Amino acid sequence: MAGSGSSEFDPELVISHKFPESLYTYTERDAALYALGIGACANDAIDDKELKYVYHQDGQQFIQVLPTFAALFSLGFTSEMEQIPGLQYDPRLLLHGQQYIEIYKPLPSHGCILNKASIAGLHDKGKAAILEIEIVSYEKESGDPLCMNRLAIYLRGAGGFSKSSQPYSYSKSPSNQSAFAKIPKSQPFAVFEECTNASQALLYRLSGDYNPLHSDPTVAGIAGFSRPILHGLCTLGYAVRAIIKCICGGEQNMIKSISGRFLLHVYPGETLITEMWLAGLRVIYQVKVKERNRAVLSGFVDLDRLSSSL
Ligand SMILES: CCCCCCC[C@@H](O)CC(=O)SCCNC(=O)CCNC(=O)[C@H](O)C(C)(C)COP(=O)(O)OP(=O)(O)OC[C@H]1O[C@@H](n2cnc3c(N)ncnc32)[C@H](O)[C@@H]1OP(=O)(O)O
Repeated sequence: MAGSGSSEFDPELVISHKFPESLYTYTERDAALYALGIGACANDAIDDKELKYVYHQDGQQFIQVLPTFAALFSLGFTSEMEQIPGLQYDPRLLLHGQQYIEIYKPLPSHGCILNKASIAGLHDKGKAAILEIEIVSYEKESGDPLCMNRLAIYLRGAGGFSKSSQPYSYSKSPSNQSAFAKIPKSQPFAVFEECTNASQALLYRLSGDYNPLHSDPTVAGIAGFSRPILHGLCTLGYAVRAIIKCICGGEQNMIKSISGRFLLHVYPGETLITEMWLAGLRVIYQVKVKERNRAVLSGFVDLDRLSSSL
């Protein structure tokens, strides 16, 4: 069990926790490695909409950064979670539940980022606890806000801590940022199919999420899976890349916010089908695994304008 202090789950202690500010530094190499990790250029090494994420003829400082790269700024908090007083959970049973990202400014090709994090929610679901963490990231030098991440972490086996008959639920998030998106009954506006590689999680983990659930067969077995599973943020990266390709005409900076709920695990090597519906400036999307015909991720992406190519 992870958690410090007493061995009792204490929700009030959890939500009053204050994280220290932290720095996250990245280079063009990290941005390019991340792009490869979420499948950019995997099928076409000279893809005219994606080569810019990994190479620029005038030098690496000119490469473009995918908006979902912003999610990596939150990864350092995995180890911080183990220090939260009053939080009791088994790290091997942790799953990524949801991710919400707001982008305030295009991400630079390299940077030093100052992260300010807080507990944004805590819910007792009986069989599980859901912990929400919000991280606002600033460019250290200018002080400009760059992005915000809010993640929901699903802690299997950690629920049942409520002291009253009402299940404990605390949230400071506005409800319009919920990852829930009603999937339209109509035909999708666009569909994009892509195969992940059998070694996808082994490549993606080099972007900083070294959770052994994605690489170690024994750990994956303890967590209830037949083999290591793909990182949720890798699947999200595939989905948003599909939206940039099919709806944004390859222009990644049209994306203002991204929301996603992980519905089911993905095994590396499976084929992802991203279905997209346009509703004004909102793209509602759903990702299915072709081999099992199961929805694994759904959510929405808000754009600041529509592409002239539509
Ligand atoms: C600090 C930095 C941390 C970094 C974190 C990232 C670390 C990574 O290394 C870890 C990963 O990437 S794990 C891989 C990605 N995630 C997954 O594969 C999970 C997929 N989802 C599932 O398996 C199930 O939905 C499952 C198991 C999540 C839920 O299924 P069920 O148990 O069947 O739940 P259900 O009975 O349907 O619902 C119970 C209550 O929980 C809410 N809920 C369900 N799914 C949720 C989800 N994905 N996110 C948030 N909340 C969720 C339901 O709404 C329900 O609540 P209520 O009863 O109030 O409606």
